[in-house]
Amino acid sequence: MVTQHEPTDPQVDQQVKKLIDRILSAEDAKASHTQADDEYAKNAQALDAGGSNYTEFDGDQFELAQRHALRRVAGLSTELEDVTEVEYRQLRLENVVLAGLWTEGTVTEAEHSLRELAALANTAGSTVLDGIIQRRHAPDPATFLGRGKAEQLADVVREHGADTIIVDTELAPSQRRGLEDVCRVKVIDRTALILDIFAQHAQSKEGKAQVELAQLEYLLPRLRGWGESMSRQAGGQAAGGAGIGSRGPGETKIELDRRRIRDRMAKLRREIKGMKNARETKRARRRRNQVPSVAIAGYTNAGKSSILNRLTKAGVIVENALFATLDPTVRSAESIDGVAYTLTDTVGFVRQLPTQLVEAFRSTLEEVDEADLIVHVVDASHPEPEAQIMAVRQVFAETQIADISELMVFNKADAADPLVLARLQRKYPQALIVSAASGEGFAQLEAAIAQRLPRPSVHLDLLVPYTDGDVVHRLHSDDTEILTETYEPEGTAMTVLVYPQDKDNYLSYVR
Ligand SMILES: Nc1nc2c(ncn2[C@@H]2O[C@H](COP(=O)(O)OP(=O)(O)OP(=O)(O)O)[C@@H](O)[C@H]2O)c(=O)[nH]1
Ligand SMILES: [Mg+2]
Repeated sequence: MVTQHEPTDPQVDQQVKKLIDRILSAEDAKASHTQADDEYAKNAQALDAGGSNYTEFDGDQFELAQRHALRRVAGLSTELEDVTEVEYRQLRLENVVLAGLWTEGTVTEAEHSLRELAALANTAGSTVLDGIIQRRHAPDPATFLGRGKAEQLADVVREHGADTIIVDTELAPSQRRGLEDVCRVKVIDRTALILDIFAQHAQSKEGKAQVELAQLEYLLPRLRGWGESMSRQAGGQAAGGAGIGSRGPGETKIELDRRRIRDRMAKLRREIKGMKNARETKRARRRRNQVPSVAIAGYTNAGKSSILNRLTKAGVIVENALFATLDPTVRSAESIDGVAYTLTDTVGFVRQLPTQLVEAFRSTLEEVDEADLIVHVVDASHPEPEAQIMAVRQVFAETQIADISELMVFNKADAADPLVLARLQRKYPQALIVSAASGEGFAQLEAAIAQRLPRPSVHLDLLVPYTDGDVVHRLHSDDTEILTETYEPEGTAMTVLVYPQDKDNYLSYVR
């Protein structure tokens, strides 16, 4: 009883073929506007130029034969010499072929998903050689792609001499093994890829610890799998020997590694908790000082850091890469009417964020959580800005962030299609259109921020004796608005607006 998932409809097949052609066609990609697309096209072009030209030279044959062998994931062996190193980081993704399933939605959505995967792969430092999408109702439980398509994928991998397949989803350990068995190269899933990017980019101690924890969490249930592929490889030479005897020590080894990993995870958790407290204290200090805060949030690569830089002239890293920013950065800024506030740059959002990373992400969300205003940056030059808005809003909805006032900003107006801009403007009439590149729309953006910053709202009528000059001095700070100030025989008479939290400091001077 064989269940046939793959639709046999030749039209669908044709459509998929066309889609793949389109993804790989240089012409098409040249016309597209994102740089990631260009990158992808470049790789595809390189592929067209000679990806499958093998020479008669014998040496190549040997190399080819080697390539056909299943490569072990460097650093993923169960023999972790030192788990503190998280060798998983050293995963070298070089020449990769992408594979995705088109299970729902339109063909364009499936295509964009694969393009995003290509951009992620580029960010991780690999060269994308090819991409394959299969139309299928559900992933194959054994090999992710259907058996037939998996074999086709193996051919593609062989033709290009790719060393890695990246799959556009999170694979079950058994699926990864199944696909590796068919294709004979290492298979990475989207989760591992994103974890790798985070590991490469994390800067702060807390960020690094969180990513390491996430990697170990990902690794732990997969340890057995790696152990098995290793013994399977050893089986080539020691075929007969891989019996009862060789099994015991292997199992013990895995158990041992598991325990070491668990210990390491516990240690990391303790450390992170400590660092969290430190961050908490810092934030509490900011809160006490009553500086209004604005958080810049949005999909990865939307231009959040560029906007922060333009607003504050801070030199925050801007890169055409996904997840250039991994640690929330706080800068001080001043509104056009002189109210001091803090501006926080945050980690970009991405669809299907690996669950292991949600905790790491939470530190960013905490910063957003406490903000008085969220500037939600959207890349208007992206092919699907609405989908990105939805992905971000979904995260907002799942947290308390939903209640915070949100200022939607469409960035990259210089590069966006005017028709798309018009459509977005119609759908989001309150939103602003800006360009961090040209500065267009920034006057309006600064005005909108100033207008939405919380203001001191408690009206006080004070008489401060001349002996308490420091109080007058304090009232002249950024946190207070002074309406009138006159000098009377008993002291300075002031009518002021203060933040509610500051009121108690001045109650003894109220007349
Ligand atoms: N054409 C154009 N490009 C822009 C604009 N703003 C940003 N970019 C580019 O978009 C890319 C991403 O910018 P970043 O500011 O790093 O984006 P981000 O949202 O901070 O990205 P992550 O931190 O990676 O999530 C960079 O290549 C920028 O140069 C803009 O207004 N117009
Ligand atoms: Mg950034």
